[in-house]
Amino acid sequence: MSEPVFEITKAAHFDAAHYIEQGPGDHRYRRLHGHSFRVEASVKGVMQPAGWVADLESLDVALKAVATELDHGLLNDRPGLESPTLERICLYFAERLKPQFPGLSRVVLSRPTIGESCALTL
Ligand SMILES: Nc1nc2c(c(=O)[nH]1)N=C([C@H](O)[C@H](O)COP(=O)(O)OP(=O)(O)OP(=O)(O)O)CN2
Ligand SMILES: [Zn+2]
Repeated sequence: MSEPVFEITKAAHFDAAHYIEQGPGDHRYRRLHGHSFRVEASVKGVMQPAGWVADLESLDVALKAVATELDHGLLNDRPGLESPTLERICLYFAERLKPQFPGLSRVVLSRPTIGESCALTL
């Protein structure tokens, strides 16, 4: 039997404002507005000698550090988020987590209050 592969996941939350320059000039997307976001990051790998894929606390610290960068801010001001869709926010987190977690396998951005979600598979 090949070595079992696990996938661990940690979630964090943040609130932020944004606008998206899509649709007709008076479209509501273009108006400054805010959302509550939930972000999940998953790391896939085999069990290390410690008995885990990676320490979930280290994933928690790294994930919260990125979420805190965005919390209570204007997403459009962040590099790479000039058009801050869920898809682009997934890429934003993945770019910042991948160096520390080469086994990063999935990032999910959701807006729970309005039932929206986007998953990036790596
Ligand atoms: N594929 C995507 N489509 C849209 C995104 C996105 O990130 N990816 N984002 C938006 C806007 O952010 C929009 O504000 C999302 O909210 P919306 O669907 O408009 O829902 P409301 O906040 O208006 O709440 P309602 O329940 O619809 O009133 C749009 N599309
Ligand atoms: Zn929006």
